[in-house]
Amino acid sequence: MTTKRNVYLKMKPLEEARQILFDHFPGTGSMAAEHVSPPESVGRILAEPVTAAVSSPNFHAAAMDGVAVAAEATFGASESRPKELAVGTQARFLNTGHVMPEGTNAVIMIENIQTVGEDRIRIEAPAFPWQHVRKMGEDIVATELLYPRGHRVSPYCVGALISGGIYRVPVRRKPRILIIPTGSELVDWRATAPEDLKPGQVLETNATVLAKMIEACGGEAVRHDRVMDDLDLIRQTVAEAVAGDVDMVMTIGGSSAGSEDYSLPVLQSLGQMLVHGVTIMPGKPVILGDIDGKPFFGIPGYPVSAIIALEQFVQPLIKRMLGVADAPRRTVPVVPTRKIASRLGVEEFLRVKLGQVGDRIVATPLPRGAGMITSITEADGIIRIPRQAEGIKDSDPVHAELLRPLSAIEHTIVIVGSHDNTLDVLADHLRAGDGALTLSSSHVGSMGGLMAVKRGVCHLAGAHLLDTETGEYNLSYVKRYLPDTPVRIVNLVMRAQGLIIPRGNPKGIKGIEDLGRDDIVFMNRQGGSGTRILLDYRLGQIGLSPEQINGYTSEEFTHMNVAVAVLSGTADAGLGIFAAAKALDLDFIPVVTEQYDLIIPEAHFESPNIQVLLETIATDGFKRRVEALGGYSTSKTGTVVG
Ligand SMILES: Nc1nc2c(c(=O)[nH]1)N[C@H]1C(S)=C(S)[C@@H](COP(=O)(O)OP(=O)(O)OC[C@H]3O[C@@H](n4cnc5c(N)ncnc54)[C@H](O)[C@@H]3O)O[C@H]1N2
Ligand code: MOO
Repeated sequence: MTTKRNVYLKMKPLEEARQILFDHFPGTGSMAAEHVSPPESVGRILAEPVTAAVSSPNFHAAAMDGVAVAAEATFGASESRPKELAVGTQARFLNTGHVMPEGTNAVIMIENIQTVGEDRIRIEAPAFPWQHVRKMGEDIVATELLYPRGHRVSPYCVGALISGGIYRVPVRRKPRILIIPTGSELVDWRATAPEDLKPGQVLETNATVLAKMIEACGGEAVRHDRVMDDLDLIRQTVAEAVAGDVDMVMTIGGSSAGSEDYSLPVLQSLGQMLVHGVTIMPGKPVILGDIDGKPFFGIPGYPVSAIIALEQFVQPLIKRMLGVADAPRRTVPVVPTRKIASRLGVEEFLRVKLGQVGDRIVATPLPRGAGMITSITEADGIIRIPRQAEGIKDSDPVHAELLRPLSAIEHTIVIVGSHDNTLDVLADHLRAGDGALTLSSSHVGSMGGLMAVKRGVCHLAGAHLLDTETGEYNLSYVKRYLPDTPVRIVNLVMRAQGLIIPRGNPKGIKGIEDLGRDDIVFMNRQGGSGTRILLDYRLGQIGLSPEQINGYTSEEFTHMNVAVAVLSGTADAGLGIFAAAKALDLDFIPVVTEQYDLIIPEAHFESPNIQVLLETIATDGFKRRVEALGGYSTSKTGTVVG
């Protein structure tokens, strides 16, 4: 086994790396034609122009129910001088879609005729030639071009193809791509129950995600079983794959510099390396190569890195082989909710949540870890921070590529501030409601929420800021920090805050006083969070100083993350809400009941989306689900408290 580590010798900027790939494999529209039935052709790309074999309609057809006439025979008819026509010779009854009888060229609708006895009709207006007639070839004329080469067949197109007599549709063969997930830690979800997952094992996800993305852009994906981290095994698998009937081969994982990263040595022993390392993040260690004339990709293992590498290199190459344009995503100008630093020399694909607040679209950055699939599943857009920049300022005008349609973003309510589990219940109710609204919540603590209101980058904030002098919540903070922003304060819930501790309370913690014990490690919340203020208040009351608490300086940003720290053993206790303890089956020692409110700027209060939100929290259904979480009271929910 080799332990030699790879280094990225010459990292390439994205555009250069793409150009190297496309120049090396120029096969634009290179996939041969195959013939499939019209329904099977949906989503496929036409390999040749398609011309109609027959006309549609292929006869003159009545477009209405009524009588067919020769228009000339009706001229002169009027209300004052109606005309009578003989049924069978001058007027023939027929229905919509029937063949127009010989010698007729117009249809008079049934409601516009009167019958006179058995065999005559009366009309009070003339018909003009070809009135209510669908002429032969009106829709499609035999020999006319239905669709040019390179056209993607839509479900609608099937109608035109069949009507035009095209029963065998020439489409480009789909490029076949073999996906080989590598990594001894990977396990197949189909063979592993979630509860049997052992530490160190990772559920294989990338091959399935990438296969679906390949299918979505017109390729065919074949998913290989995962291959262990073994150079010879991976080399043999790739060599066999390349010799088989696939058009491209990709490995996932093992693309970077680890001692068991074998994608590069495999490529070097079997073919030619074109690029190793691209100055993008995520996706940096991507490998592009050629084995026996077939494209080879070493896709990085982190889920978001894998997705970005696929979108930037594999999908565009597939589209080229199919002869379709790689249309860029639509972009919109956005205002970042905060400044974001990034590394000079690397183009970052920053995933963001978007929401229309007033006349601007605001962009809230999501976590940046390439290992977090939720950082892209939660995203509405991507801001590409250029290589030459060290980040973006909150005032910088930037553009975001849209991952969701703008209409969905207009139906998004942006809430910033303290985290509370009832926001998940609210999000679910809002989405299921008639307005199908999305609740986009960013957890930056209560003070962060007030600041977001002040800067006009959210529709509302969630806060539970205790005034340690009056015992009141939020009111005094709003007065002090939002003197120029009129707001309304609406209660969302009353909730229990307390110590989240391991199940069974192994260290026998009784209350806040015990946080000063030497054998107890605490997990704190970030400064500015309501929970932190509450903790500091209680510590002051009992005369315990922060220095006496192990872990006072370790911070998490949500109640759930504090609970995770306790569950994982990182901490023995953390202050948080009951719902977070219950969700992870931990124990809980109540400390205080506090008020969690929504701070809503007047400017948004009357907006339809906020009104729907307020109606939603007032429903019994919402309140019942919140109470069921435990640790909550909805006695004041929906009440305007300030
Ligand atoms: N010393 C350095 N270490 C790393 C560098 C570097 O420059 N120097 N680059 C980092 C970057 S950036 C990335 S991205 C990752 C990707 O590296 P690999 O392609 O070698 O990926 P692995 O180490 O095999 O896996 C990373 C991670 O992803 C999980 N994984 C892998 N395959 C799958 C799959 N099919 N489904 C789900 N999850 C998968 C794997 O278990 C690991 O947790 O390297 C950094 N390191
Ligand atoms: O490509 Mo890595 O994704 O920069 O984390």
